Amino acid sequence: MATAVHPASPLQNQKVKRFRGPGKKKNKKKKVEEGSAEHILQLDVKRVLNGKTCDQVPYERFQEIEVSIQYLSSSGDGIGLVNDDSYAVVVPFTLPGDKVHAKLHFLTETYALADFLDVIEPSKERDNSLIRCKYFAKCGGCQYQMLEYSKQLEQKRNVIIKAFEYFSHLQPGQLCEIGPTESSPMEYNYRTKITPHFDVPRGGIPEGTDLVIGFQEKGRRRVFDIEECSIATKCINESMPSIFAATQAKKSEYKRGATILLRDVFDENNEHKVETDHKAVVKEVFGKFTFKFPAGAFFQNNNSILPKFTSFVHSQLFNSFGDEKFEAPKYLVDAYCGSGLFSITCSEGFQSVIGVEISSDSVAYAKTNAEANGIKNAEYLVGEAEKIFAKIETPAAETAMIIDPPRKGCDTAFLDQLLTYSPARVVYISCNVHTQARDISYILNHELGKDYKINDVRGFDLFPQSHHVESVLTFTKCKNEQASA
Ligand SMILES: C[S@@+](CC[C@H](N)C(=O)[O-])C[C@H]1O[C@@H](n2cnc3c(N)ncnc32)[C@H](O)[C@@H]1O
Repeated sequence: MATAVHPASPLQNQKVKRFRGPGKKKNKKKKVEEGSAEHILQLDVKRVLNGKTCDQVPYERFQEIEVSIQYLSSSGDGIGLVNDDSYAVVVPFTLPGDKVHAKLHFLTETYALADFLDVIEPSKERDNSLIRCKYFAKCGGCQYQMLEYSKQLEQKRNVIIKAFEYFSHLQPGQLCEIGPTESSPMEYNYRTKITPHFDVPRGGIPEGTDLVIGFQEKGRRRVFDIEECSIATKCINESMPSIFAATQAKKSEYKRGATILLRDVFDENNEHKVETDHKAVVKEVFGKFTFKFPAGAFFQNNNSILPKFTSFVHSQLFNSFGDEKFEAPKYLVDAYCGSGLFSITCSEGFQSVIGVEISSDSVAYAKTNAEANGIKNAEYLVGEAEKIFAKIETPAAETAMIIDPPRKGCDTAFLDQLLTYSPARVVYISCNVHTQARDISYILNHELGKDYKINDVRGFDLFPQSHHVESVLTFTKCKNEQASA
């Protein structure tokens, strides 16, 4: 199916000009995907330049400069303004208040990307003693380790605020205050799935050399070796040496690079073990719930926050938000249901639950997971999310909906049908707050969506130490007089 176009998008088909420095190849133009990291960085740069421009790019590629960092981008990189505040320099692993050495490696008309070299004067927010990973600033992930955890949560709230500024065209009063970001019980060793990889040069691995197994180096196309990962679970770290050794033992068999799956799961005695076979059926347990799914399939990767996260979503479905006329919904629809995480953990209190999911494998697991968790009122169907509307028989005024799409958000076919059906309450969960903000803007600014009101928006920190944030947004169809009040 063709990707639907969102009229609300502020930067569709934006092109970026690359400057490789004088005398180099002619500038290439590249289409920037909406909501991508590059797109968000362009919006961040535009925001901090505040209308200022420069006639000429003030630096050359590979130049080393000193720069004072003033802002933090939504992807967690520091931004400093130079050339009379008319040009931005983006330096990873830095914080506002840091003065650093940086080496420029990619220049555009408005900003340069730089490698972080060293700190000249540290920000008062920087506490390097907090850094636990020995690959910090080499690995591309976990760039907030030098920032105290409560400040990481504040920064994630700022990312949500900016996402609504960039992507939603809401009138004052249409958006509520963004709530505090909910913390993860585990700040390290929480991640239940990692996927290190290796490359194989043409012609295979040379005699006497080993595979380099690990993660991609920040700003480079090469992989570096890892012996541990500070955010991965203890069990994954304990298993890593033997799993990597087994891969090295058959290195001559690899004709091309590959990714290794390490997923921390529960065995039949509910002890942790690591699964590497994508197709193996694995078990995840939290609170009173048990889920089974293929090890390579999507499942939320931070087990420690799942009880808090799923019970929050459940409570949002029934929250009156102080409205005395609010009537609790009786029916639940879970669009993009995966292997049933929300339809199962949130089923209590509903007469019936229906889930839809594009992957037939996931639907098969959602059905068995519902049964295994004693859920008798759930049914599931395979198909694109909009297919659910032809199947729903429950009255819209008594139906609540959970939406949890992939990073690209919902397409307009789905949003249009949601607007036509018009459920009483929607909880929209997203790992990309930018596409979430765009979608909610589409709904609230649509003729059929004018009676919806946003009740609550807040982040959940499923990814401590990294810039990522999961956003949960609740909106409700109000009686006319309430919506317009
Ligand atoms: C972010 S995951 C959420 C899954 C589930 N809610 C969970 O938390 O485990 C998004 C899910 O949407 C499914 N999906 C992607 N595009 C879809 C579409 N057009 N219609 C229905 N499901 C889709 C994916 O297969 C994936 O399972």
